[in-house]
Parts: sequence; structure tokens; C-alpha cells
Amino acid sequence: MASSGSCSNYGIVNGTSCECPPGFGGSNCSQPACGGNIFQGASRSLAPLPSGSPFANISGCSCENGWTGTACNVCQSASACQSGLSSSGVTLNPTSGLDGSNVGQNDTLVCNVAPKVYSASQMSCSVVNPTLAVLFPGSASLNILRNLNPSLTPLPNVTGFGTSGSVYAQLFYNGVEQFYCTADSCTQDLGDGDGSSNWSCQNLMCTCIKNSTFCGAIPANDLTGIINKLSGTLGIACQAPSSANNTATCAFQQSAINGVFGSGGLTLNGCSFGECVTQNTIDTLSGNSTSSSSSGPTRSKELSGGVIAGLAVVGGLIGLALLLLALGWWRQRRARRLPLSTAERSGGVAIDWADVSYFVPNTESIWFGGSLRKRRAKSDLNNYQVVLDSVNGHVAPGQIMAVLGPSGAGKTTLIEILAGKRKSGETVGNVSFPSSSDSGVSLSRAPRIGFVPQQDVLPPTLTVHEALLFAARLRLPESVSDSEKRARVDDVLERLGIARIRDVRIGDGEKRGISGGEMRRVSIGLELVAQPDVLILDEPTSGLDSVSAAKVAGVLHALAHDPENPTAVIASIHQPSSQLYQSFDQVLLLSHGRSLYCGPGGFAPATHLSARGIPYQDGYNVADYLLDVASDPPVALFQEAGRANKTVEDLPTLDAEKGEVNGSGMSRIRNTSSSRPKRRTRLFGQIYTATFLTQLEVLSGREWKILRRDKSLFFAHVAVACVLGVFCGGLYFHTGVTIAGFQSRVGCLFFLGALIAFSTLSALYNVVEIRPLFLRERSASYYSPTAWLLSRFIFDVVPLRIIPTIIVASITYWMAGLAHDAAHFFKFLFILVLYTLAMTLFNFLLACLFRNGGIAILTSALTALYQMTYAGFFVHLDSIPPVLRWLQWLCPLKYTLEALSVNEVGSGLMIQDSLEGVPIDVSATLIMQTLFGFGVNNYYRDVLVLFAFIAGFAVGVIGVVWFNVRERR
Ligand SMILES: Nc1ncnc2c1ncn2[C@@H]1O[C@H](COP(=O)(O)OP(=O)(O)OP(=O)(O)O)[C@@H](O)[C@H]1O
Repeated sequence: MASSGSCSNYGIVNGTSCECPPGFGGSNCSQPACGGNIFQGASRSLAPLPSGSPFANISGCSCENGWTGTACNVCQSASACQSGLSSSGVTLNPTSGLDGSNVGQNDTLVCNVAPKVYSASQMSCSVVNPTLAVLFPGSASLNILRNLNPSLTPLPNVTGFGTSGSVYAQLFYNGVEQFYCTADSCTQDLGDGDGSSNWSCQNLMCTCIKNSTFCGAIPANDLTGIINKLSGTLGIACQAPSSANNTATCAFQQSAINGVFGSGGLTLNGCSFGECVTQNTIDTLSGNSTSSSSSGPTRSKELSGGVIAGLAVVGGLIGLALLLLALGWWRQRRARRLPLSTAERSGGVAIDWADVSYFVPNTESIWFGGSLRKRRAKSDLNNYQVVLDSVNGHVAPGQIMAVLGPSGAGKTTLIEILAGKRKSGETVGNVSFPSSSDSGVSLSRAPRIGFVPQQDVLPPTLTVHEALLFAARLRLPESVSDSEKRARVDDVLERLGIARIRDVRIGDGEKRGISGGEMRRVSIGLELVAQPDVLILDEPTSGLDSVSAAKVAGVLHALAHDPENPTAVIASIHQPSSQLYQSFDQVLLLSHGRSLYCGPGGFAPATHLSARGIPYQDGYNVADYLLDVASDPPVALFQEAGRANKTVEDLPTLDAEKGEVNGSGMSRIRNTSSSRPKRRTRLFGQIYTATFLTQLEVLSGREWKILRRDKSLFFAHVAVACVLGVFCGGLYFHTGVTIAGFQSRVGCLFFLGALIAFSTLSALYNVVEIRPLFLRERSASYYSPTAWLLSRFIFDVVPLRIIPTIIVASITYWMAGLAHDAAHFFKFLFILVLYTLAMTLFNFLLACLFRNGGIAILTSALTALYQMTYAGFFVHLDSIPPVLRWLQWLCPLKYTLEALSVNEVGSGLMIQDSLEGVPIDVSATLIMQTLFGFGVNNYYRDVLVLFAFIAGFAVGVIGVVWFNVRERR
């Protein structure tokens, strides 16, 4: 009894014998038929075994008239089929048509010589492949039986074989069978009905005939391993036959075969087709769609699972974006409908601070110690420098206070602590903002605290009016209409005396705009338009002439004394003129971090201090007198100022206390929390006045304005891209298909990748440049970091990164003569755009991680170098020692270059060259795998990995911007 697997050529075990596929016989189906025709079945004579050879050879066999193909299975005419059938002694039953009921239909047997299959079709092709010919120079041919519906073939087990939708193929070399294959679940696709036919089958398996020429007879060329491992999907794609000789070109396609012979697979030439079938079957099946028979499984051009999944993800993301947009729009509308009354009122908030102290680590301990917290735990107080020592104060709404003191007295430090700025040192004490009931304004929301820093950080490309309107739109409630916001901006411009420079660009060091004093006033204006409840200013008059300074002081005075919205105002002043000094209601005098005086302004401080033995000469500027005292205070006065609770009223009752930080000071650090008014915070930060959509709109408006105005930036990027494109295209102009040309092609792709890796460095510099403005606006709660990042993405990444990449890549692509079809071109662009995005985000990340731009740039340049090393171009990745090899998986350029190369060779690129006169014609895929180790099927994997890099870097950038890019003074 024949056992399973004992029948060669996938013959079917039947008791003790084997049922063989057409054209084979012998006890185990291993012997090919010799001559005759397909209808003769098992009675055909078999090819002889040459003496001493275990392999039958069909070279000497010849086919009957009307039959062709290596095993004479392919009919050429209807008469051949008819005579073949009649010689077999079988007659067709005229009533047994397709469904057994079509009596009277045309059962004439005809020979279908088209690639399309109706029942079971035989095909025979020569295999003329240059790569194969190098190894095996003899003649090779391939026989294929394609069964679509073998029950419709005249003699199902003779002219057909096996199940529906199966194929059987055998390769002969110099007349001897080398290997055979089978596959099932086949579908037939007839394309556009142009006469071509594409078969796609599953579960391919092949068997190499041991010791045949291909399979071990020549050890150096032994293909056994490759052939026996062939599996998966098999494609048999045939073009329409030529009208001259009725033969067609086909391709035998499978991933491993495609890897060796090119993406088109193994080309089969001069394929002849023959299928004896009844006219009735043809007529019936032709009535169907061009695609299939009723019984054979067919498939039109369906989308692959990966593409469907990708489209689903893209669709999901678009849906999510639309949903978020709708939500943002709804929130914006709701915020705009809020009643104006609650939004409009401001002021009515006092500011109280008690026992405010501030400590910073000494310079040595910064270098040689751990964090302040760690040292604090060790109670090592000698490491601290005391910047502020138990300072108290109170400013009611409707009052304006001057914080006076010589340079280094601690004015800025105190002002920043009161304004709630993040400080790098340790702050203790209490700061509160009680709502004052007697001011007539009651607040149901958190107080708005305006802060004008000492340094002016302003957007240089905007005009004064635009900068103020930007602030008004983001900082005034949504319920205030845009026209009111504009009116408010105009009012502030008038009040600050900068209306005449309304439309002048602010400018910066590079491009001169408004003066330093005008910048100061614009900075104040940014806070005034936001209608703060408490306004805190650090040196608002520095850089102003005395008239302008008085004007600013007048504006602040008017703001404080507004009867409807009385506001508490505190300003540190360096050297006030007499007139300026008199505009303040309250004075706080600081000396070396201690408060020498805190109380009413005017002459009260002079009276107070002269009562303590420091004479005041009448007519002398009180401010100058106070600064003189604070610069070099008498020891007794300084010690007295070191006591706690030093309001004017309390001072006389205090005991003398040593004015240095000691053990008790330490206990204050531990036990007293700095109780600022709780800022309303959420998981992702503060609540902003404007809704997210408004933030995005206003930020995008500014970015667009900057881009439009600073056209040079965009055009510089485009011009550089054009030049680089022409340079790179010229360098690799019309690369050939020789081995050297192939190296140039991959070199060109590598060059583009490296170019992107380095050119995205400009994104890093860009972030470093705008960082101070972002920090100031963020600390003033203009907008959320996410809105900022999104607007930067739209107006920086797209015009300055992606468009130049597309330009340089397109010019290079066509000049270098890379794959000449649209599909490969767009796949090439897609990869480069993904890589640009990944690298831009990576450089954003570095710029946000490192405060020092130099370190960020160095890191980025070193990373680009690492990527170039691990891209696979300079060094074969498999030859890197394992301890270093794993680094390739972290290299985005490796995936980029692999995807670009696979895309290029996937266009069916064949290398044609000659080595020492020996012609070489091999698939570029083979060379690519050998030289660079790139996987031929890795394009979509690489796309996914690049997406993963983009997502990872994007999450990193968002996280770092949220948690690390914050103002810290
Ligand atoms: N984080 C810090 N690290 C080290 N020293 C600090 C720190 N913050 C403040 N100081 C020191 O505290 C002192 C007070 O600084 P501050 O800037 O508050 O002075 P100021 O009165 O505003 O001076 P000016 O009028 O010149 O601006 C200075 O000697 C300063 O060097």
C-alpha cells in the first residue's frame, strides 16, 4: 500500500497505487509521460531512464500533432481535443452539462488557448532568467496545471487533477524534472478583461528532487534549502497572449522568489496555454462577470488587511480630531455667552504678605552638594544665603506701593515672590490676596495678578497694537467682544502715551524697532489690557525719561485709584525722582533683604527714620534720603528690622533679635508653608482665560502673521531646498543600472536622509530662540503649551520643514532617475516626510530638554552621526559586534534608508553589468540584501516604526514642554 508522501508530484494515494497528475506515471508518479496526449492518462508511455541515471529524461520525447508543452499536455486545437477524447474511448454525455440539465446545449469540445481558465488548464513556459542562467546555463521549462473547476473538464481525473482552485507545477531542466510545487485556495482575477489572468493561491509547497541538478548534484549550486522552504502565497500572473504566436509572458511570484529575481518574480517566457473544454462550459461561464467562474473562489482588487487597518487608524484620528474640534467650538461658544458683568469687573483685591523669607544655596554648595532639600535635612544652614528676611506688608485696593532699596536689596526677589513666580531657592512665609469687601467689588473667581518683569520679552515681528491685541484676546474673558478688546487696547495705548507708535514693529537687537523705554511701556500695556485685580511691576520706569516715567506712574496711580475698580499696585523703583516718589501711597524700604520701613509714603518714612536718629534735611528728595539710609543702615536700625512682624505700628514693641539666620530660621522653613492664593490648577495645568480653540486661533494668527512678514525665512528654506535638490540631483544624475549605479542610488537615498537629519537642526535653533517669549507668556497664563505646540506644528513644521523636504526630494528623484512611476515616487516622498517629522520632533525635544542651546545642538549633531553610522550604508549591520549591533533598532535613519531602498528595488530594478567580460543580470533586490542586509518586505514595517518614533517624540515633546519648560527665576 502506498503511504502518504510516497507519491511523487503530489500524486494521490489510492490503495496500493498512486493517482498521478496529468503527464506523470510510474508506480509513484515520479516518471514523466513521453509524447502522446493528455487524454491517454495512465496508459501513456513514460520517459526512459538513461542508463546509470535515476532520473527519467523527456528530451527525446515528441508530442502528437496538436499537442505541445514539455509533457505534451497543452492542446493547440479543437480537433486535437476531440480526437484525443475519442481515442481514449470515452464519450461525453450530452445531457451532463454544467448542472446536468442543459439538454441540447453545445457540448462540442474545443481548445481554449487563452490564459483564462474555465475548468482545468495546462500551461507550459520556458524559463529564461539571467540570474538563473549564471548558475544553470541549460534550458529550463515549467509546466503548470491550473484547476479552477476540474469537474467541468472532459475527464476530471485525466485532463484535470485535484480539487477546485489548486495548481500543480513542475520544473524541468535539460529534460529532467528538478522540483515540483502545489498550492490551493486559488482565485482567478481577469483584471480589466484585456486577456490577462492573475492567479493567487495560498499554502504553496515545493519539493526538490534529491540529487537532481538543482537539488544537490552540484553542491555549490544546491537550491534544496530554498526550494523546500517556499511557502505562503503564490502568484501566477499572465499577460494577454501576443496575437503573432499566441504565447504570453507570465511571472511566477512568491516573496522569496521575488527577493531573488526581483519584485516581478520569476519571468516565464513563451507560455502556451491549452484547455480542452466544452463550448457549453465556455458559453455559460462567459456569461458571468469577467472575474470568475461560479464555483472557483475569486477576488477582485481587495485592500490588504494592513492597508485597511492603516486607513482605520487614519479615519479614527481624523474622527477624534473632528470630535475635539466640535468640543472646542462648543466650549468657545459657551464661554462667549457668559454674562458680561462677572467678567468685566476687576480690582477690589488686597495683597498681604507676612514673614516672607527667601534663601538660596551658596555657590560652593551648588557645586559640591546635593539639592537644597537634601542639605536642609542635614540642618546645614551655613550653606544658605539669605536674600529676604521676614518681610511683611499690606497693600489695599486703591493703593499704590513703591518698593525702594539699593541695588541687590531684594526688590526683584520680593516682587517675584508676591507675583507667584517659580523661584529656584526656598521661599517661606505667607502671601494672600483677600477680597476687600469695603471696595465695593466682590470676586467670585480667583484674583488676576498682573506681573511686569524687569526684562522686556516681546514678539519682535508684531506691531505694538498687534502685541497688545494678542494679549487682550487671550487674557480677557471670552464674553468680552472683539471690538471691546480693540477699544481697550486703544485706550491703553493712549494712556501709556504710545499711540503714535501703534503700528510700528517692536523689533529686536537684529532689526531695530521701538526704543527701550517704549518697550517698557508695551510690557506694562500687556498687563493693563488684561484688567488685573492686583498689578505687580518690577522697575516699570527703568529706561524712561522723567516725563515718560511720570506718565507711567500717573497711569498706575489712576489704575489704583479707579473708583469703580480699585486696584492694589506694587512697583519696585530703583531711583525715583521726587515727583515720581510722591505718586506712591505706600513705601516699603528694603536693605540687604530686610524691611527698614513699611508704611505710608510721602514724608512719613523720613519722619519715622529721623525719629530713630537718622537726620533728614528739609528739601532733600525723600527717595534719595531713603536710598542713602538703606545703602548703609545704622546697625541698630538693621537689627531692629530683623525682628518679625515689622509693620510700623508693631516695631516699637518688638524685642531685639539677632538678625541672622539661625536655628529658629530653620524651623520656620520647615514649619511655615508659603500660602499663596491657590492657583486653580488641573491635571494638565492652569485654567486659561481663553478656551483652547481661541488660544489656537489667536496663536495661529500670530504665527501666520510672522510667517507672512518674515517671508525671507520661508523663501530661504525653499531656495536652499532647491539648491540642495539640484546639487544632489547633479551628484547622482541619471544613475545607471550597473553595480556602481546601484551603489549610487542607495548613496543618493542615504544622502537625502542625512541631509534631513542635519537640516532639521534649524528647528532646534528656532525653539531655543523663541523659548524666552514662550516662558513669559506661559507664566502669565496666556495659553496652554499644547495650543502653542499645535500652532508651531502648523506654522513651523509644515512650511519650514515638510515643504522644503518635498522640494529637495522631488528635484533629486527625477534628476537622479529613480524608479519612474508615480506610486514609487509617492511612497518615497511619504517616507522622507515621516523621517522629517520624526527628526523635527526629536530636535524640538532636545531644545526643550536642554536650557543650553549649545548642548542641544551638540547632542543633535552627535545623534545625526550615530544615525549615519547605523543606517546600514557605511557598515553592514550584521558585521557590527553584537554588543553594539542592537543600537541599530533605535536608529530612525536605518528604517528610512531601508524603506527607501526597498521601494526603489521594488520597482523591478534589475542590475545589468559585466564582471571581467561575464555579463551579469541580477535583481537589485539580491544585491540590496547582500550589500546592506535590508529586508525586501520591510517597507510597511519601516513605515510603522517611523510612526512609532514620531508618536514617541511627540509624546516626549508634550511631556517635556508641560513639565520642564517653565519659568524658574
Ligand atoms: N537664585 C539666586 N541665587 C543666588 N543669588 C540670588 C538669587 N536670587 C537673588 N539672589 C541675590 O539676592 C540679591 C537680591 O537680588 P534682587 O535681584 O532681588 O535685587 P534687587 O534689589 O532687585 O536689585 P536691582 O535693583 O539691581 O535689580 C542679589 O545679591 C542677588 O544676587
